[in-house]
Amino acid sequence: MNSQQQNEKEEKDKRKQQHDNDVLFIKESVVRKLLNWNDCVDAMESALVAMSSASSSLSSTSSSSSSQVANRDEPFSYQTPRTFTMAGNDGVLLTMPGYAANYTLSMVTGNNEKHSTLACKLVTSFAKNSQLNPPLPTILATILLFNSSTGKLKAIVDGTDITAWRTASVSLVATKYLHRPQQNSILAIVGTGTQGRIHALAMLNYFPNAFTRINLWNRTKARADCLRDELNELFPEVEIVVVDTSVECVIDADCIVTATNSPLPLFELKDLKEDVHINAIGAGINHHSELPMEIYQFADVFIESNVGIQTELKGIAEFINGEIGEIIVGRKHLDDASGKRRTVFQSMGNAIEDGIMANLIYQKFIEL
Ligand SMILES: NC(=O)C1=CN([C@@H]2O[C@H](COP(=O)(O)OP(=O)(O)OC[C@H]3O[C@@H](n4cnc5c(N)ncnc54)[C@H](O)[C@@H]3O)[C@@H](O)[C@H]2O)C=CC1
Ligand SMILES: O=C([O-])C1=[NH+]CCC1
Repeated sequence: MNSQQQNEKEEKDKRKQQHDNDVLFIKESVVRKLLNWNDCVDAMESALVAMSSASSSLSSTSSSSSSQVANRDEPFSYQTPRTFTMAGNDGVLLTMPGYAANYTLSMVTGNNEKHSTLACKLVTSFAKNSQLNPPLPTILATILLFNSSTGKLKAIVDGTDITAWRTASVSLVATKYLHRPQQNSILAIVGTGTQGRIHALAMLNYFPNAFTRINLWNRTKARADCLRDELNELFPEVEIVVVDTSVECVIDADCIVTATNSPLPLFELKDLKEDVHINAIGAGINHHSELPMEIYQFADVFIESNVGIQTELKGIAEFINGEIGEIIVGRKHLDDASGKRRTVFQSMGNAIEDGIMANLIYQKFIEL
């Protein structure tokens, strides 16, 4: 290392020391600049692995001693089911605490340095926010990031864009492992709110040669028209079609994203291609209200984590084949012999994803 490099390193270490003493606030506009699909997908793949390690299920389902946890050097995580605090008739506050250890952010850091993260996301859902003038996002979030050795708060990170990007990134990982879109595929986006929009952008950016057409459906058609115009600008080579019904949207689709608050199923099993893949994102009356039970019954169904499913995915628990992380690490495989060629990724959203995303943003921010 020459003297200039030595000086730069000392400067950087000094800045890091300063950051350790302060509580940073990383605002929305800064978070937005630091997000990109490859880094987010890499981070979410690490999150899914950390949620599915054998140690994680041990530490999240029993009162295993902390020495048991401290001796491990593979990725693992600990999270409790999230809490829901109702705020009148229209709103709810969710608290999502989680700890992830020994995971890597190799895409971002370029090395295999191991990270540990202690964080808590606070997220509200107020369904009528979109009717305000000007409108606000329905889902608003803040992530508290702590020093995982001392418990001292080190950053408050705006979590609204993180929630959108991490949910879409987890769907990208799920789609990659459960389906792997082929060329000339058709994508259906059912519900073009925040999640539908970000999923469309995610899929087109991350699988650049797969989709030649996208069908868009939204209850209020004008919102689907807006997304069509945006996508036409960004991806002129892809045909973007706004359709009148949710059934029309999915009928010829190879890959589907459902992202609505619908309390009732939006289509039936008979409306689908045999080898379709569905990313089910929305949480109407519950996380599985957008799809009818028969789809869960006749598909391979994977989730992010078993934590919290006893309450949040109660109605479909018997149809769940496993966690995506189990497929990533090779502990589970898609069962070709089952005769089921449909796959469903039932998304729920997990604290570990938010904590790892907040750390990703923090690491990038302090390197600026
Ligand atoms: N799985 C996860 O990790 C996450 C899930 N969500 C859930 O995803 C859903 C969408 O969230 P955002 O896009 O942020 O909200 P948003 O308010 O931007 O969009 C809501 C969408 O639902 C549609 N919609 C509402 N009621 C409907 C009904 N009865 N029938 C058909 N469509 C209806 C609206 O037209 C709109 O397209 C929500 O249920 C939310 O709770 C949100 C964040 C993370
Ligand atoms: O994981 C998450 O942040 C959420 N899931 C449903 C509403 C917000």
